[in-house]
Amino acid sequence: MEHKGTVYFFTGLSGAGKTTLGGLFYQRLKATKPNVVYLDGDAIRPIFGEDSGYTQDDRLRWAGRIFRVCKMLADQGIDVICCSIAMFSSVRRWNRENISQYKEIYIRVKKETLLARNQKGLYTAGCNVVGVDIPFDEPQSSDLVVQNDGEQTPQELVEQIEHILYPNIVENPIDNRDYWNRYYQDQICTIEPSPFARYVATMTGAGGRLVDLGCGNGRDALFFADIGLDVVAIDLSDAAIRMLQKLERGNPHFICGDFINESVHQSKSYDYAYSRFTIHAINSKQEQLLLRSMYRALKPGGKFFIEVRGIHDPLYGKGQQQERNAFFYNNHYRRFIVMDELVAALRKIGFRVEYAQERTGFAPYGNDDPPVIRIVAIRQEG
Ligand SMILES: Nc1ncnc2c1ncn2[C@@H]1O[C@H](COP(=O)(O)OS(=O)(=O)O)[C@@H](OP(=O)(O)O)[C@H]1O
Ligand SMILES: Nc1ncnc2c1ncn2[C@@H]1O[C@H](COP(=O)(O)OP(=O)(O)O)[C@@H](O)[C@H]1O
Repeated sequence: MEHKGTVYFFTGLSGAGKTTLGGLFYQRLKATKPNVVYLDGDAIRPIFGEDSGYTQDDRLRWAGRIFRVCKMLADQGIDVICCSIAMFSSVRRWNRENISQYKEIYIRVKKETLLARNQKGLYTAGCNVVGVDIPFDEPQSSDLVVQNDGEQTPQELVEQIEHILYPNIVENPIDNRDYWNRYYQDQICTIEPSPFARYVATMTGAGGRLVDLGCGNGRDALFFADIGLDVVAIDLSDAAIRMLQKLERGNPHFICGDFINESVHQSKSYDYAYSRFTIHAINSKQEQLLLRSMYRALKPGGKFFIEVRGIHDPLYGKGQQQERNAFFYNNHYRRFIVMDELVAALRKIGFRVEYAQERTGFAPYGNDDPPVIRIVAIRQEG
């Protein structure tokens, strides 16, 4: 089925903060995907001509028009942020019934706040003002209600909105064990190492201890062992690890377990950590835990090598959305990474980022050559 976009409707009275919060939400979403459109009542009305006024009937007619545009865009896979008063229950009902992915965010404010803001003078000198001489149906079943009297900054509120819209981000760690067990049960050792492993080998030399985070069929772990590194290779798939253990090689040391689990790694025990295509298989909370755990497990000066799918990957947006930038597609979870955000997260934890690039040519596979992210980060002293 064709992927449909989501319509995010920021509703609230004039001065509630629709433009402020909706605009910031848009900027953050736009930084992660190209196909996002922002429609603000203020800005879009003049574009459609001056025939829509502000009486109750005018507003109803106008809302019917603008939400049909939203639906049309969403049906073409485009996410739409629409900031408009449109405080009619009939409009909200139409939206729910006709827009398949619809999120309604009600920006609520106290009357005193509106009067204090009153930046357009509507509440003192206006006529046909919703909430003054035009009654409104206050939303009763929005996906979320944001109280915006200025106690919290727009940035804080937008981060809360993102977390509420995408609850899996914190609550449910991703467990792909079944998927990978099925994936690995028939096909194990591809002999060839990945291009990323060969690239990493130019920076390790022989000697030193490397942890392979999510070793899968073991192709890269075996390669690293063959070039003289002492390798610990961890994967959640017992099917894969059982097969690899049958090779009866002392090196790599294959472990079936969750590489996020801090207790699997001893403090300051690795010279290198290697994560190829595994950070996009975990959610953002798990990513945080992993980065912290690698900071702890690497020796000062140790290198963290990461290759991961980014938001410019053509698979982005396919399937059912789970959380920000994450989708279930073909029974498989992928969270596409924003390179600048991962770089910032590494820096915050105490890594120096020596190299970060997102481009094609890093991980060609058959006829596919998606842009992917490569990062080399150095664990700083401390
Ligand atoms: N009575 C009156 N007179 C003149 N201008 C007015 C009036 N009411 C609203 N506005 C302006 O219109 C903006 C709201 O337009 P919307 O399309 O979002 O409103 S509605 O859905 O039709 O109710 C609104 O923008 P916001 O303040 O951002 O809500 C105002 O700029
Ligand atoms: N959380 C906030 N903190 C401080 N000021 C805010 C906040 N949210 C909105 N404002 C201010 O309130 C005013 C109205 O916000 P705006 O986004 O234009 O509302 P709307 O689009 O709903 O009419 C603006 O001057 C804006 O800067």
